[in-house]
Amino acid sequence: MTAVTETATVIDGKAVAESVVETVKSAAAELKQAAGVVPGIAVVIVGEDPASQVYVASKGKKAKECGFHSVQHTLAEATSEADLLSLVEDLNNDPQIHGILVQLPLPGHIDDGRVIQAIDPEKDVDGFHVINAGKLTIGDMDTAFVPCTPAGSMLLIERVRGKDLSGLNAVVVGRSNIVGKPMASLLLAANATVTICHSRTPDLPATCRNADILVAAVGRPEMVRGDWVKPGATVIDVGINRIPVPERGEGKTRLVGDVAYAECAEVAGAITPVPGGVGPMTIAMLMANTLVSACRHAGRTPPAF
Ligand SMILES: NC(=O)C1=CN([C@@H]2O[C@H](COP(=O)(O)OP(=O)(O)OC[C@H]3O[C@@H](n4cnc5c(N)ncnc54)[C@H](OP(=O)(O)O)[C@@H]3O)[C@@H](O)[C@H]2O)C=CC1
Ligand SMILES: Nc1nc(=O)c2c([nH]1)NC[C@@H]1CN(c3ccc(C(=O)N[C@@H](CCC(=O)O)C(=O)O)cc3)C=[N+]21
Repeated sequence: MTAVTETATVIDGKAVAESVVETVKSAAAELKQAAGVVPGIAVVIVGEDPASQVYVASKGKKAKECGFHSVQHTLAEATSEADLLSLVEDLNNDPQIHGILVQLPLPGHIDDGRVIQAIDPEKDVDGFHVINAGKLTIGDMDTAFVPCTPAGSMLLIERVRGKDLSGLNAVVVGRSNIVGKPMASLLLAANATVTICHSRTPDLPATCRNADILVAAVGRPEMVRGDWVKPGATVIDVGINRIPVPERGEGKTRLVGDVAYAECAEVAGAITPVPGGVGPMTIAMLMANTLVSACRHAGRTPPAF
């Protein structure tokens, strides 16, 4: 008898992200032609964290590809909170800017929360402002900005499971305001039965084994093991962890998710890889949110994603 190893469908986040970007590009061109409006995005980065610089650069590149007006503000690590708040205020008042993103984490002497709440909610394309978090929670998606990573993860889930998740158990590991909580709200809005896990959850493996849809957003390399996964489950790996690979040489690193990919792919029905899964979707949804913002400011109906 031969052992049969089932292997999950690999969800190609890069390809789905490209199709989102194509929609953004053509809608941006149309908006410019019909209303003379060019979507504008401002990305603010404080300090010199190399990983943050890579993300910020790829956001700028993608924005240009979409035909957006794109500006980057790079501030010194020692910038005061007051100076950052005053830049945010300027961007709030700049009619050419429809989306503002302040790259997180900020240096320790700056209060992340205060800066995020200073962004005009109508330009908060990250969806982190309490107004947008509140709108998502009460289900007012038409005027909210939904955080990019959960929004992108939902589009990937939709490709596998469709828009209506009635009858399915979804488990989200992680309860952050930027990923875990909004992810749970979106799954709930799509009629899944949702469980949110965190560092105090007593039996994480057993809870995960109930999941038809399992979302890992923990920040712990390869924490979710193969025997935590229900056969046939859809596994969405949000984690981005750079781990050292000493055998490849000093200082060499590799990107891994929060899911032990090879093991889980043998059990899951569908799984996102890292890289090439949720990461590219995050950037694509940032473009989508910026376009939506520009459409709203111009009084026009944005496309659906
Ligand atoms: N692909 C993308 O575009 C993005 C990827 N990320 C990545 O996603 C991951 C999560 O990010 P983020 O939400 O910001 O992280 P946070 O550190 O803010 O939150 C992590 C969550 O995981 C929980 N947690 C930590 N350890 C355990 C454990 N041992 N068992 C169960 N739960 C645990 C924490 O629980 P508690 O609340 O109890 O402390 C917390 O709720 C990171 O790897 C990050 O790099 C983030 C944003 C975008
Ligand atoms: N205000 C704010 N908004 C954010 O959305 C935000 C943030 N701050 N701080 C940091 C996290 C992280 N994040 C990622 C975006 C893209 C990839 C991405 O494109 N990843 C590629 C690989 C990139 C690589 O090779 O390093 C992939 O997974 O295929 C990853 C992570 C956005 N974040």
